[in-house]
Amino acid sequence: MVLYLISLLPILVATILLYQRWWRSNIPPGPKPKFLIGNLHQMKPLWTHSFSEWSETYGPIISVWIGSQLTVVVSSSDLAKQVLRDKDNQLSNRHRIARMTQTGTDLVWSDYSPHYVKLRKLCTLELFSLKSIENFRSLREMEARSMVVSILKDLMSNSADGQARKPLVVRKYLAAVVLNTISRLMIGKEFGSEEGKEFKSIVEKEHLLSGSGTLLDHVWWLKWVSSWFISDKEFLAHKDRRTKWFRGAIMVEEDVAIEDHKGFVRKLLVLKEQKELSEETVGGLVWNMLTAGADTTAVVIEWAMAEMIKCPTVQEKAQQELDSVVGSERLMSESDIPKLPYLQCVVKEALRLHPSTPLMLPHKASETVWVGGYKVPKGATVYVNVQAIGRDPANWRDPYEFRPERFLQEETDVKGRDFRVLPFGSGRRMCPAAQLSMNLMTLVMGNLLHCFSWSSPIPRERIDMSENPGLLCNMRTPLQALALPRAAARVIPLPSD
Ligand code: HEM
Repeated sequence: MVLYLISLLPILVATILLYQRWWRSNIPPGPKPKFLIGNLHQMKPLWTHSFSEWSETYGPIISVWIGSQLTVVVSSSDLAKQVLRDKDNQLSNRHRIARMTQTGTDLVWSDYSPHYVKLRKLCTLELFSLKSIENFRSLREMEARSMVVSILKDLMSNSADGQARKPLVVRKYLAAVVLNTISRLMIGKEFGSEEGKEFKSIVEKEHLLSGSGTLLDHVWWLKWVSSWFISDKEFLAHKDRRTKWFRGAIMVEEDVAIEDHKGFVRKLLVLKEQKELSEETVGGLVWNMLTAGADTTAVVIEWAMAEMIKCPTVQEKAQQELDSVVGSERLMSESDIPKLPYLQCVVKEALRLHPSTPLMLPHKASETVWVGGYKVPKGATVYVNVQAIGRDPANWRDPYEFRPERFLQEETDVKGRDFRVLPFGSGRRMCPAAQLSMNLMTLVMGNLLHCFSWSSPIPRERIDMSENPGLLCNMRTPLQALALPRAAARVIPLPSD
């Protein structure tokens, strides 16, 4: 028997080798991988930069081996169309990168499945429909006003006459306005300061837990090493902490939550039985919205503000438009947006040049498909390099210039229909909150520009425009700016305290 099995061994090995050969044949070209580590040793901290450089050599569809994982990256609008529209049936699963996302019972990290479709429908109907967006309009306007008040307060405490003396860290106000808006949307209230602090600390820890294992998580034969650094016990403790925060900040006691909270969570709790949603799923959805929504939106506004400080003519043009449409007797509201075409172009231009997630989120092939004449085998990870597409000279003249005017000349959709600019992705996994975040970004940016003139405390050309590595494309150095109140800011009575 043993001899029989041993004699079968070469056949087995040969079959595996042939299968591997077949699996790797016709895959897109790319840099030569090394045994076991793939191309990891050649990757720059900013993966998008490595991908763009390799695309120049090998073409707009490349294979990169991240450890043992085949990753296909596309960097042209034609190929993005194939991935996100023509073949999205087979390319809509998620490659789950971090240990925190492994169960995939939430919306962001779930594979495309009946469970996913149920969650997506629920979110679209209850949270992101035009009717829901309109229902929550006054809430966003209240938060934008609070942001202006908070900037004025800080200016007052910086100097006796409320004029710009000390630079402000712009990110602080953006993070607050966006998180407060989304938490009100989700749980019907802003987080208390302790809840907010705990939330931020949990998110930071989560980045650490998922980020510190990045390399190790990609190399299967090294995965066990990552448990030296981050034990399963530590992961479980973190999960418990998240659940505890979730229960304390959001669920309180279920009955109280159902009675008092007017946000999405209340609806989820009401629908929990009917839709067969586990507590893990409800928690996952809330977590998805808070984490997928807050930073992504704030990041784009911070880049836009940096670009406008570097390019004061754009800032002045937007301010002139705001003054002539809104005047200086009231703050800008969302109903002004259709009459502010230039401001809308500023938002689009920021999304083109600085999409918050330059590689979107990783997709995964549920079957073997052909893209651009190459094979994308089942199980391969697929990234669409939307940053490279938004900066592609084949699509855009002077792509690195921040020039909102380019969008005045032709009506361009940035919500998934025009494949030259895909900040929210496209197709079935596209960001469900694209319209909501467009409204929020335009409102916040409009109020910042209407109420203040922004300048740099250092020479403009020295503003650090480099990017932080990671899934989310933050400014590496948080933007610091001087804010000078404009006439519109007088609408708000200056705080006495
Ligand atoms: C400027 C703001 C935003 C940008 C640029 C953005 C961009 C994206 C992108 C590129 C994806 C992945 C698409 C794909 O993998 O094909 C995504 C997914 C997602 N976004 Fe956004 N997003 C923004 C704001 C928001 C907000 C405000 C929320 C929620 C309140 C949100 C919730 C989500 C969710 C739940 C997903 C997962 C969808 C799925 O997997 O089906 N996003 N977003």
